[in-house]
Amino acid sequence: MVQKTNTTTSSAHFLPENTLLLDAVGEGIYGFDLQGNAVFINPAAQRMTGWRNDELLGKNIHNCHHHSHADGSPYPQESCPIYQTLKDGVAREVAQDVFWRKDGSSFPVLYSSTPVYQGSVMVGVIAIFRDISVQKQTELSLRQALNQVQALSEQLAAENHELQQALADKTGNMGIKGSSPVMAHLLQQIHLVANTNSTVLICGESGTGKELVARNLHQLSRRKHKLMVSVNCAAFSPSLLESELFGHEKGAFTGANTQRKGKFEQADKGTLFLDEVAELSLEAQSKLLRVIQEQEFQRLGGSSNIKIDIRLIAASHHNLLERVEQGLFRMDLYYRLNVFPIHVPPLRDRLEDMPELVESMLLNISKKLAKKITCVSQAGMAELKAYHWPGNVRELQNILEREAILSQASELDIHQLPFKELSKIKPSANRQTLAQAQATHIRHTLEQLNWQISGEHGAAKQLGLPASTLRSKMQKLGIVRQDTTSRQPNNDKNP
Ligand SMILES: Nc1ncnc2c1ncn2[C@@H]1O[C@H](COP(=O)(O)OP(=O)(O)OP(=O)(O)O)[C@@H](O)[C@H]1O
Repeated sequence: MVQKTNTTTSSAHFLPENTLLLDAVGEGIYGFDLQGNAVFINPAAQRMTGWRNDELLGKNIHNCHHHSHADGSPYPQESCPIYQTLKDGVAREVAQDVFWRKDGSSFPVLYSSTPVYQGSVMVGVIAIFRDISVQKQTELSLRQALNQVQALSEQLAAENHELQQALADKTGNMGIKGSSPVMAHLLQQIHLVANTNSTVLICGESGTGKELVARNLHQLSRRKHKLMVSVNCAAFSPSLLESELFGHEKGAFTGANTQRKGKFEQADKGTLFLDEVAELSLEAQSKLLRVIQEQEFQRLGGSSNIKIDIRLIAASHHNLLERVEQGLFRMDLYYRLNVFPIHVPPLRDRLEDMPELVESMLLNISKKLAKKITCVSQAGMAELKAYHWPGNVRELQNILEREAILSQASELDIHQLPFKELSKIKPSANRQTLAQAQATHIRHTLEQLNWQISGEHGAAKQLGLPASTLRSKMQKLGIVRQDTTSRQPNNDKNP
């Protein structure tokens, strides 16, 4: 905005005769003539910069108060907004800049440069500036506080989960029940490996207690005072999972409004539990492998390496070796995870644990429902022992709770076992589907890599298989390249 004034003084002919007002204001004021020499400096400006009037008046002062940017890089006069106003008569306001004091220190300023006119003739420029150190400091503290609040809220959320689990422990929910030989062996393995840093791979059908085993491993380890952070790999799409595991920097992708720590960072010094690890995409598997090997990673959109110290526990209800053979899981990752394998047996293989499990569960269920249910009838127990338990211990819990809700007596009868029919389905019923899935996946990978099998960019490497295994798999699954007749045979292409 252009300001016009008709007044002059002896030193600065465009300033008002009475400069008392300018002397009294809290903002610093510089007046410049058309040559860019300082013709007026008020006391506030002298206080802020430490330069005295007699040192600056009549001189070009850019090199005194405006010689460098905040980062120390040179600030040529031609790009200075005040001097640009002198040239083009356009008023400017600048919010991100610094002025330099005589003692070599600097302070953040908010300033404006305004041309001054006498009639229609421009006669100089007035620069008005304010030291905004306090504002900047407040802004910085606020931003730091916000970051802290965010980090704390993430930590609290994770700790809340841990506390809930610990509470469940106290009420007996989380203790491993069962004294059958297979369970005794399982407990022995847990005690053997818990206090090491070795990676543990827990396999077993759904609902057998894999997460419970993982919690016990953590609780019995030296890391028990730190977090055990769980990630269900099946619950996220591949791209979301990466951000979940590795975190992201602000602006890494649309919607990433703040920096966020991933599960790896949250689990630092503690335990990271990767549940349903077989569900990781091949890409995520490669990244995970790299983190396990290097014990460091980068947040999405970040460039600095973050070092971590975690104990890794992975779990899957799939036979991971079978997944490797199907080309769905990287063999090298499998060996990295399978340092100490623990197999959690299905409930039907340890039916002798049934009374102990039932007793402990009824205790919890009674508390939860505020009922007094002490045991299961003899006939009920016989029913429970005769059932196939496709859903394992989780299913037992659910059935007991449902029966307890329906029961009025202290002794529980078992009236209906759901999924009884399902239990007769042989686990091999889906084999054909798996083979198809395997074939589709291998074909897709080959097509993506132009049917190159071996070498750095070959499908075998991507699938985590030796090239010879991939070739025999392709033969077994009848995977052939459709357009081979029109091409020259290539040893490294489809045989
Ligand atoms: N031996 C056991 N003693 C007492 N409770 C058990 C036992 N095994 C499992 N449970 C209980 O059964 C439920 C299911 O266990 P958990 O979630 O650990 O199974 P999971 O194998 O991880 O299941 P999924 O593969 O579906 O994730 C939990 O409430 C757990 O506390």
